[in-house]
Amino acid sequence: MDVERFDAIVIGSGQGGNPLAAAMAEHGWKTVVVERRFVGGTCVNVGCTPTKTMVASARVAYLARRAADFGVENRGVRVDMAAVRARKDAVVEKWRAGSYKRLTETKNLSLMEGEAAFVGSHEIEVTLNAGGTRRLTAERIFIDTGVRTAVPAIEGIDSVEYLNNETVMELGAIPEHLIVLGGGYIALEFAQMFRRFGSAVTVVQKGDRLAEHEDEDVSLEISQILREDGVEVVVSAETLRVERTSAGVRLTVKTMIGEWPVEGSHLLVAVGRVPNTEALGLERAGVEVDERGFVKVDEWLETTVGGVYGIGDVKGGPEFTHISYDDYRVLKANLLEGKKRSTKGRPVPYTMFMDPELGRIGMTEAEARATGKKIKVAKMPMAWVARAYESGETRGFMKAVVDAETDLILGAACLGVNGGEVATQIQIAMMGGVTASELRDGIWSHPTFAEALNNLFSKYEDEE
Ligand SMILES: Cc1cc2nc3c(=O)[nH]c(=O)nc-3n(C[C@H](O)[C@H](O)[C@H](O)COP(=O)(O)OP(=O)(O)OC[C@H]3O[C@@H](n4cnc5c(N)ncnc54)[C@H](O)[C@@H]3O)c2cc1C
Ligand SMILES: NC(=O)c1ccc[n+]([C@@H]2O[C@H](COP(=O)([O-])OP(=O)(O)OC[C@H]3O[C@@H](n4cnc5c(N)ncnc54)[C@H](O)[C@@H]3O)[C@@H](O)[C@H]2O)c1
Repeated sequence: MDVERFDAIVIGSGQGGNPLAAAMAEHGWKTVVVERRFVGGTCVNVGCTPTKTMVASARVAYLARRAADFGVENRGVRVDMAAVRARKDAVVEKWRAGSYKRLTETKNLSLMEGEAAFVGSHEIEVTLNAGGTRRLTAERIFIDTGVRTAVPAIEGIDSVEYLNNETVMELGAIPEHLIVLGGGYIALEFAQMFRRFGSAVTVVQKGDRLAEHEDEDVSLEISQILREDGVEVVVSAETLRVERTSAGVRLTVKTMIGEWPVEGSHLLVAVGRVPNTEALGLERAGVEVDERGFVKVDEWLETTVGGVYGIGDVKGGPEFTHISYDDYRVLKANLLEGKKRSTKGRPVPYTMFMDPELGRIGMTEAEARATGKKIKVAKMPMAWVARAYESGETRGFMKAVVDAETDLILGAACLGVNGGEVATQIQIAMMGGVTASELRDGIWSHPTFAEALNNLFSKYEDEE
């Protein structure tokens, strides 16, 4: 079979791979992106873009139901799931078309639609979606194949038609009672969204609290908010069995009080993600994976094979679009600009888009305490934020951890309306070495949510 030669091959049209491919092509390298499904990858097609579009619909339903709180008359709210989906599809299509245009219209760049597998360290075979195969070789190959829903080994799980992050967004009607297995980002964003669309929702979380990587006070506030919204939250729940019933699905869960059934019409599985590495034939290339199948890379993103790199979620670690995008910047700097940029020590901000959202940067209080540093903790309820009060949205709190010796901010959690934006402002202060006292004394326009930073840093938890 003829082997076609490229300067660079990108496998998977993910969040880092697409801009990297374009940059390499613009640099004059003959580059190909191989994608087996949708260009734009998870984020654009079945992740960030569609979920945040649907979260926006859910928030409108929530506010519409609260119309009277604002002195506005509203004679009933009905969610039209078909219209919600159509809106979501239109937004996704717009982003996907943008990715497609860039991949197909950039000079030196081509898109090959099919599934790639290694046949040697620098050679791959593509099984084309349209039929047939092609062999490609390049000095540099980038693996950007992402992750997918992990299915837990629970008795009977395959006997029901469980939903995942993709299929739950394609439902034709609002589920009567959605059971959500898991207590992380995907579980919580969808749980609240479907509750607002009108479903009864039960979250069944194995860990002893929701969002278990956060500080305990953050987890408890999240549970409180979801419960207020009418979501049933069950924690420390081991699911022993899943069965099909005439009404849908039954889980047998074991908690402190014993074994009991949780019944619903639909089941969403959101218990973490597994890497898309099986189809890649990595063993034929000599690319090593860890015990969970994630591609092993060094701090410059190179795998165990020289010239073969891992980008984004497939290499494990924080699974966020902005991290995959930063992987692109690291590779661009090192391969095209003669620099030596590492992934070590980079900040990992993130926002969980339940409502109100949780914006996070840097260390949690627990992580900061574990360093042994002398720290101060600033915490303030959203009810003290003038703008939040005026907007009638006072749920949540802001919290920051400060180095008691240097006054530098080590981390923050902003669980409140616009929490992601306020956490980003704190991140910018951290990047610039701006101290907590400088934020306290800064002049911020009134009444913005960010103005709360004056008050947040005015008083610490252990101060009189
Ligand atoms: C429901 C949901 C909501 C999310 N929300 C957010 C959010 O709000 N903010 C955020 O930062 N992150 C969010 N994420 C995470 C974010 O989507 C991912 O971190 C991001 O998409 C990772 O990009 P990536 O570069 O790893 O590749 P991906 O975007 O995962 O793309 C990988 C691509 O590789 C293709 N592929 C796989 N194997 C092969 C093969 N053998 N041959 C050819 N092609 C292949 C796949 O079809 C896919 O298109 C969310 C994820 C989910 C599931
Ligand atoms: N807003 C965002 O940035 C965003 C949104 C969605 C997803 N993501 C990314 O996608 C990743 C995956 O999200 P996720 O929610 O699937 O995973 P996750 O790792 O965030 O959470 C998984 C949860 O499932 C629980 N769990 C594990 N096994 C279980 C079982 N058998 N029964 C019940 N619960 C169980 C865990 O205790 C944990 O709370 C996230 O880590 C994040 O990086 C980001």
